[in-house]
Amino acid sequence: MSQSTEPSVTDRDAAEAGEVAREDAHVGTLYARLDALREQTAAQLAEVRRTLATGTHQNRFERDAFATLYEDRLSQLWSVENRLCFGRLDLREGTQDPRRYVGRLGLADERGTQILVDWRAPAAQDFYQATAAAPRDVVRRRHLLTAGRHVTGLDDEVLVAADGERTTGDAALLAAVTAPRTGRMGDIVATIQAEQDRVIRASDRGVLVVQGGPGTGKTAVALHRTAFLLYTHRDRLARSGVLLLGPSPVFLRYVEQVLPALGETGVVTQTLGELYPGVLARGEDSPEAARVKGSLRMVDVLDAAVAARERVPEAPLRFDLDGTRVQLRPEAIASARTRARRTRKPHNVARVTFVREVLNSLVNALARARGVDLGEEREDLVAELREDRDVRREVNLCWMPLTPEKVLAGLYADPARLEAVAPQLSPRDRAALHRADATAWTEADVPLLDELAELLGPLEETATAARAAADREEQIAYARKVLEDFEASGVGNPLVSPELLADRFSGTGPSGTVAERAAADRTWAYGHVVVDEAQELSAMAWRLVERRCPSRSMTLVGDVAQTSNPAGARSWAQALKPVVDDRWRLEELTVNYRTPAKISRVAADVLRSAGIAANPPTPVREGEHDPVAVPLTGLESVVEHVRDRFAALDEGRIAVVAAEEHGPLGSDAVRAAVAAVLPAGAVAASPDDLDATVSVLDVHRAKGLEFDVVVLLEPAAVLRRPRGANDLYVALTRATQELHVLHAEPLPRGMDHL
Ligand SMILES: Nc1ncnc2c1ncn2[C@@H]1O[C@H](COP(=O)(O)OP(=O)(O)OP(=O)(O)O)[C@@H](O)[C@H]1O
Repeated sequence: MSQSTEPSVTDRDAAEAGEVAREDAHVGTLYARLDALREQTAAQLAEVRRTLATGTHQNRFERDAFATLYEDRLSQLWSVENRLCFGRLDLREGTQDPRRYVGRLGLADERGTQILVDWRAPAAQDFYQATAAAPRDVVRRRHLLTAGRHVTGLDDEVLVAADGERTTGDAALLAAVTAPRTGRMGDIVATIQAEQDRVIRASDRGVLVVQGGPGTGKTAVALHRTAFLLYTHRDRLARSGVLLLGPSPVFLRYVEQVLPALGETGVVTQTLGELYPGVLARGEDSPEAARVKGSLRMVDVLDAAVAARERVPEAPLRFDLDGTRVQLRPEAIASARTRARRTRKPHNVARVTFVREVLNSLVNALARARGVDLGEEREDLVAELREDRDVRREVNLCWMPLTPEKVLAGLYADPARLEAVAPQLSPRDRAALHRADATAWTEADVPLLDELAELLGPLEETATAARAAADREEQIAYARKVLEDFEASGVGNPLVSPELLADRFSGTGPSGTVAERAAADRTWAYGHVVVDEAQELSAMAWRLVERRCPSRSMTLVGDVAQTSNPAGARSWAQALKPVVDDRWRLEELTVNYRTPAKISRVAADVLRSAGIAANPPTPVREGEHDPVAVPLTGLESVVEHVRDRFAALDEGRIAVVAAEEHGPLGSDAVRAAVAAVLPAGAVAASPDDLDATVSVLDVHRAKGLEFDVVVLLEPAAVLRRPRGANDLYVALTRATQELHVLHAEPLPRGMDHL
């Protein structure tokens, strides 16, 4: 009889308990080191603050600089409290540092020995990249499961199996993807998968497009890539800033905790509607209007709209200057306009040339009429002309200083004016642009306002602004020198830029951080731009994004099978052609971590039935619950169904997704009806509230979000929307556990077997 050499279950349990205890002790020392660093930094900060009040101007500046370093370091040390260390990497013997602990930041002990590797550092890369097929130098990858500061369990993947060891893994990933949702996105540092890691660590040069179906982690990857780039190119990006462009304010709130949890706070996160400082785009466009406004044809329309504001009158202009009559002929005005346009400067800047030329003509006429010597009297005559109200009015009527808002509102409010500058648009397209409240700005207006701002230029560049800019340059130069001195003495903090320091120095900080200044400045050039749901950007929006990032260092993540904007992308090649031609590279994410296979099969069938060519991603798990179809017999049946789901829910969140916001089965009506029967606070009062258990949303607002249970109302109505198949695909891929479809109409093709 052969004797089994396998260790018994009890032996294995005891061994694992011993390992957990050892890891717990080790993680304890990491936290102890973290605490010590916090104390040390807090003491240094207190000391600097104590001495800040005294000394010379320069002394105070230098100490203020130190305070900034310590404050930033301290907030970083506090941001990593949760799951400080989540993994261990065992490398082949003979490798340098064969045992590496991986966590949210790098730590060294008192002797300077590295005890924790930042997940973004090259030394941590194998933690994410090694696979059983290509183990690199990795023998074992260990995930530490933690609660508070304690290790509660282990998940080992043995990549090069020694005798008797099993090759397991995936438990940490499966635990993460099946966990109940909280309404806020969490980070995935502990379980980033190899294909995601490649994207996160890809070079920042040029345009990287990340195409991936629903749930493939595009948003997660976009956020982790942002943190990675800031870590790797800290010097450059701390100065120029990173812009993360998201599809809606609610989406930005959904993801807002991820970057701070990764120790990054200086990223500008905005929606397209916020990208034109001073305008808040709250209005909604019809699909028709969105399509017209997003089209490249608007470039010529706006150009013509500005040109039409540079007028030559048909008859001569006549002026009476203190009894002297002079006239200005249309030819003279036309010639002034030609000269002004030849400068190729924006309208408001070229106006200076126009006014000078017109005044030249008038001054000649005036000198002739009065019989005075131009050489001697010129200055007085020009001053007289400039002060004359009639002259000022007529010159303004020919070439008015303009704002983008004024020009665009003028086009929307006045069909005749629009027709004059946009003969290439069909009457139907022009009608779609008309609106009663011309300044109820929408998201699709923002790229147009921005385009006009380029065509018009600033209203006036004042001498004070120029002086302020010069002062600031001087302060920044000085701050840079101070930081260099610090670095030379080993106290450098890459989080602090000379600009930030200069702001603190001049008393404008913290409102003057790079992020805040960038967000307020329309002409800011970001060092890197990350766009999530990039498929939704129109051609006009792409022009705006390109202007914000002249270096074209961009990461664009999205899914062309989910496009709902009528002016959005059908393919990446078509969308990017006018922006960067074919100078972009593509990475694809292929695994769906959100939606179980039982549900994603339905979504894939819908897509296929609609003839949309796309490769739906492969679900990482089968799931437990088959999707169900239930008859819908009016609002009451919806309420009843949601009440049942709510009663059955242990943890997590429910979304009710309607085709539209308004109407008898729209999200507004359903929200009110459901809130009336569920306990107070259980139903989100608005689509923007992410914290309640039940959210009622129209399909447009559900984009990018996810919920444990999704109750989808009347899919046939979703399908009727413009790009309805894409919208239905989005709605069907929001659930992490259960999908319930309520319908009165026949189910769309692809769902009919439910
Ligand atoms: N490597 C991972 N480990 C754990 N969870 C992950 C991982 N990758 C993705 N997830 C989870 O999968 C879910 C979907 O991720 P995410 O929202 O980033 O997908 P997406 O591609 O942006 O989806 P969509 O296109 O539908 O908006 C999230 O809950 C995310 O945390």
